[in-house]
Amino acid sequence: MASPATLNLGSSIPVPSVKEIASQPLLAVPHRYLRDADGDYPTAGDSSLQVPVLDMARLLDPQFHEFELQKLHDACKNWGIFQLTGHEVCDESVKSMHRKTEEFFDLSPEVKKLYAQKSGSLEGYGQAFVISEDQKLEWCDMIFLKAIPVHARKLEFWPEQQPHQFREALHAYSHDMRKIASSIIGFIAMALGLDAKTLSKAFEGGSYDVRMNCYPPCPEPERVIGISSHADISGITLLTDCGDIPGLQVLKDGQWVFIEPITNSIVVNVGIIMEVVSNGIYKAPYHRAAVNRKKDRFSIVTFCYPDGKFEIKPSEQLINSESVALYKSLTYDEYMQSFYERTKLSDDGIPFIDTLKV
Ligand SMILES: O=C(O)CCC(=O)C(=O)O
Ligand SMILES: [Fe+2]
Repeated sequence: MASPATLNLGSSIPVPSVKEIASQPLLAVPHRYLRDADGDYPTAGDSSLQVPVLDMARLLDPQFHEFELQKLHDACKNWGIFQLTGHEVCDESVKSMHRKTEEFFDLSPEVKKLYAQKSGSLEGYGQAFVISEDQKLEWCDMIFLKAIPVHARKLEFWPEQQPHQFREALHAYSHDMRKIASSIIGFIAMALGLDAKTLSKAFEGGSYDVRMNCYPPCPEPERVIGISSHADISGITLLTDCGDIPGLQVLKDGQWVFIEPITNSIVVNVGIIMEVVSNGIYKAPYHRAAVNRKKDRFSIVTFCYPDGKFEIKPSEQLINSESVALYKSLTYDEYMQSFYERTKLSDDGIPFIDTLKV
């Protein structure tokens, strides 16, 4: 069977760069971006709700550990997303990756196209999952790169001379994200009553895919969407905002809530793999990105996966006579294949998580 690194994970039809569209004087937003008809456009969020904030330093401190772990459990159960402060990731490595991301999207269209997605691969510069010429488009340019394991890298898609030292920055950044992911996964395991070491190890040896997003300003932000509502298929996802412009929204009890960027924090969200492992106790939340009228917003999203031997199934420790397994057991490859097979088809309206139910 193909290793996770060599699986063909879908492809995307090339579409115009949103940054190029937005750089011209725009009288109206092109039709393919307007969301008025399908309702997937950013209505005002509920400002009274606030995404939980967790402090890594307190999770590590014996004095506060129990309290913070309970907070983590509640956050994963009730929200599926939280902001993480007090982590030990080097501020300089994150800032450097933020600079390189902005510099990349600021390059000329000709240079960026050197790294454009190719047929049969999702990696590279472009947009994800455009499968038909009349599909609605997202107000977002992105570059998607597999960063860890190192042997899975397709360097042809990695910007080389410009931005200067982009590759070094992404190498350091992805390793920092791996460190945080395996540590936070250990705490998530503890909060669920599972073996922290086993899960941490699975993520230490796992895959890390990085997606850098650029959301250019839009003259009619309320009629477009940066990224449509979705749940991530990862184990967990780590997002850093390159500035202080809000854009990420999460669906909480039927309301879209903005996540206000906190300097030096990392947004952590539960992915579908951990929803399955937790047997549905934790939820992979629906989220999306709104865009704004004034400024480019940039985000860096790291999708964290366990190693290829990890079985994607409800943890046996959570199954007993009162709590039956809600999801099937799949190998890592079967799980990835079943997701990417679905992206090639037109949307049947069935959430991916529902296809995994027993
Ligand atoms: O940029 C954001 O705020 C959201 C990005 C996201 O959800 C994704 O890339 O999966
Ligand atoms: Fe996402």
